[in-house]
Amino acid sequence: MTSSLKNLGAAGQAVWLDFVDRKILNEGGLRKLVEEDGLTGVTSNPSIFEKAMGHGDAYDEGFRSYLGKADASVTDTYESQAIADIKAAAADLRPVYDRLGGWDGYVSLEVSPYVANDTKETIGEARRLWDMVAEPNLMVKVPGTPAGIPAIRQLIEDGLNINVTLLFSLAAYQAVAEAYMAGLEARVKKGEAISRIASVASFFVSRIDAQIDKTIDARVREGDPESEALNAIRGQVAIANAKLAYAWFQEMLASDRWQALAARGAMPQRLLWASTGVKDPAYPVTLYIDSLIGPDTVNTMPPGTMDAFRDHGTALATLTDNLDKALHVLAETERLGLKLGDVTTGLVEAGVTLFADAADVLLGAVAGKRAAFLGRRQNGMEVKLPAGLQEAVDKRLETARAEAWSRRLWKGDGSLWTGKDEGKWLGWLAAASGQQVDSGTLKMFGEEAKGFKDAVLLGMGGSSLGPEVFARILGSAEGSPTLHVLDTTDPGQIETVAAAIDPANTLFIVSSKSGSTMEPELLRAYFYEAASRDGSHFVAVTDPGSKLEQTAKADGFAHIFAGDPAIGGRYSVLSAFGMVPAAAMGIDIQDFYEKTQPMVFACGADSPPAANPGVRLGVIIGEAAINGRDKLTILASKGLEPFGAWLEQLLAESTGKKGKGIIPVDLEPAGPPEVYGSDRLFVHLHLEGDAEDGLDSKLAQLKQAGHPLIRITVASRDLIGQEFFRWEIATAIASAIIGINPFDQPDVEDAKIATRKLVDAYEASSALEPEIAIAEDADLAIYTAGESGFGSGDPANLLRLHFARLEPGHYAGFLGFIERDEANAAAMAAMRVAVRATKAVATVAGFGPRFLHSTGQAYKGGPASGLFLTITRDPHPDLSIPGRKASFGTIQIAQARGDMAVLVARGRPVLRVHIKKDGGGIEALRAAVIAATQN
Ligand SMILES: O=P(O)(O)OC[C@H]1O[C@](O)(CO)[C@@H](O)[C@@H]1O
Repeated sequence: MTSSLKNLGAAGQAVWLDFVDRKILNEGGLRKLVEEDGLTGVTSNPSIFEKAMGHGDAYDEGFRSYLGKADASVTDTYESQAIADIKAAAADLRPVYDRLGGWDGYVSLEVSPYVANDTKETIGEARRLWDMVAEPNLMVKVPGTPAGIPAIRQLIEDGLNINVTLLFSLAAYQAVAEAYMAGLEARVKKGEAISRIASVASFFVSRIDAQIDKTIDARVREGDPESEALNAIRGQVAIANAKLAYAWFQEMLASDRWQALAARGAMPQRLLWASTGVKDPAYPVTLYIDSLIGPDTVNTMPPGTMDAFRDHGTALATLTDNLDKALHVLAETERLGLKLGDVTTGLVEAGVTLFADAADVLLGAVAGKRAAFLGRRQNGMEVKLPAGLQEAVDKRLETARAEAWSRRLWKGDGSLWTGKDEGKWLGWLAAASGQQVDSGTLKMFGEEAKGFKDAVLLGMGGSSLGPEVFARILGSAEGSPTLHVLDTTDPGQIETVAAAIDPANTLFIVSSKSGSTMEPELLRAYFYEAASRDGSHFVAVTDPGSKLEQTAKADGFAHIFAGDPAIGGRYSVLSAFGMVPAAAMGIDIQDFYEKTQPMVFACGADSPPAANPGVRLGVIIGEAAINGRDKLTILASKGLEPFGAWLEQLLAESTGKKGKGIIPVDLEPAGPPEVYGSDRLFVHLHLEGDAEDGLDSKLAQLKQAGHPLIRITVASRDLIGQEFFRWEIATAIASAIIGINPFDQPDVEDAKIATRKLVDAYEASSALEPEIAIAEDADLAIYTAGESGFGSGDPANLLRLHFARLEPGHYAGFLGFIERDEANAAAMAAMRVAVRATKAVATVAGFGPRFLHSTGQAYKGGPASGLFLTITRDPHPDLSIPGRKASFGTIQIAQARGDMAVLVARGRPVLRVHIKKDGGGIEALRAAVIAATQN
């Protein structure tokens, strides 16, 4: 007996399958349908691929072998398998295509639903898929949205086969038919063939009834006086709508315009009935097949509908029957106020959203598979959050998905933040794949650098913290110079580096984006003299047109490497600002970028928020911050410890403004759960192979006590680039949640102005403005700016009163304008532990002036919960600066005073403790602070 499905073919209707997956292809199911049921086509869409790839393990082997060769984006990973399926289906249908001379035998692949409202992108996507599949019996599926129509016209002109999807209304269908004809006519005009261009217009059926029936049922339930009339058209509107579309199709075929094209061999754009599975179980399964049978049409059926029709369908030509009835149904629809026009418009929008939702689920699942198959090539992240925070994070992730945050971030959509100029500051996205530098040039530079024993980088903040991570986490290659980083005005620290190098055998890298930052400028002047004014030992990294560029040219620097003005300093590590010093250290830049790419891909525009390691992290830290957990506490294993200083700047300077933001807590020794308040979010950075050092058991206790904990694992040091990028994305996303612009630093400038005033006064008068200590003993003198509110007293008492102001949720900051060396760092850590132990607040520490260009922004502009102790001392020995009266030591003191003045002006409690030259030094201060916190 002939299959009922085959009988449809005899009635002029092509049977297509609205489904594809690897199983049906591998097991010959599709070939069987072709042979036994006369199947002549296949359609796919994002939901179909989601069902195929998003669940189970049928594609695992494909993913594994694809990713085994090289890393790839989430989309490329998905497409590697989808294209393989489409090609396989095209091969199964090729005999049909050949037999029917191109009339049928097509497989449809849909363009990304994300571009459905963008004509240009739709055209680009369609061409890309067409080229990738490279089979003559491919149909590219393009949504018939208002933006899709011009794309369809263009693509037909280009000679692609197009399946226009998501058509619900006669008007939209007519516009599509018009676009098809116009596309063919454009080809004719150019003398190009039109006889092998195929197109179908996919008219959606069941979704219309589902929508209209819902309204009918609601009105009937409410006792609408027209209930009878409403019920009479229930389940009939979609078919009536389709029948009228077909009637118009027939008229169109008879038109002179079409006949002229037909005479040149054009194939009609067949109407394809899609969405033919019934949604209301009360209807016969084959309702939308039985009623829509007629010549020059296609019905694409889900497998269940196809089985049912094979089983008991009757292939009777019904499409042109009862046209009067169809007109009546539509007239009634209008009379009863069911607003078919609004329904169909809404269905197009909902259709795009539904496919985008399906694509999100699909790409999310592929991203998960991709990460699993990359294994240790991509840094890991585990998260344990308390229930309330977890709920907030999940909710936000869903919003971020629905609002397309991943894609909007990469597109530079400023409305993700404050709608200002944020979109202009995203050069770091491209820089992460090496697009800002020329790795060949850097390789040559790395070779040149081998001629030096040491390299000294002179920079601040974004220009120094990244290079320091390279120096301390990766270290120099054999034969390449050792990199020293100087981001200070501290004479002791400068002297330490100066003593460790021989200027004649040293490469100096002067690095400043703006090219006008004071510290690198002073350091350049100092070392230029020390290097006997030999510019050939110097290179500059700076943005084009800066003052530093001019100086570098005038002084004959060996190289000037340009930055990208679309990248802010703290996001610049994967651009020239990180890569030039890295190259000098002998790091293979090409290889470094390759090792960074897995994270760049994982954080891509096509990686939905929940599966996107950067966006997800950003959502967690952003949600934590707005829910009171704004002290992001970094606990790193030894090998990753130097990363924290870079991360501090990124987080604090990006988010800490307008009274909001995240306060990063770095290098605070880990403690037992009870010393931490409920304002913490812990981030554990773990380098595989690092000694455990008791950290793991402390972390386990924190987890046990219900503290939120994010654990990031890095398999090897050379994967550190991934963390730069992950955190840049995370910071940008957290900023969107906090509601600030992550790319400005409005409060940094004030401290600079205050410092400049003091220094200028010094240059004029050879003295800093005098100040009077409010308390003093043999070791320490205490100063304030403005009114301290304490009166005077002895230092011990003032320190006690100062710290007594700390309350839960506050943080205490130790701002040391002293040499950044081990002894001072240890003393600061001890003071932090003492304050934390007794006050249960978070503690931060920074060395000045370095922190001024980093966390200083958040201390001034961020949450008003900081209390500070500024630490200064008489510099001895001091260092003079060529061409200036003020020495480095004087400038450093001026910076401390300027910073304190601004902090005080912002209402932050600050005391400045000056360590006296002949007293007990930092140890005396340490003892005084510990004592002050005890009582
Ligand atoms: O690279 P530059 O322009 O010298 O800036 C250094 C640092 O100073 C700051 O502008 C703050 O003063 C940071 O944002 C920046 O990273």
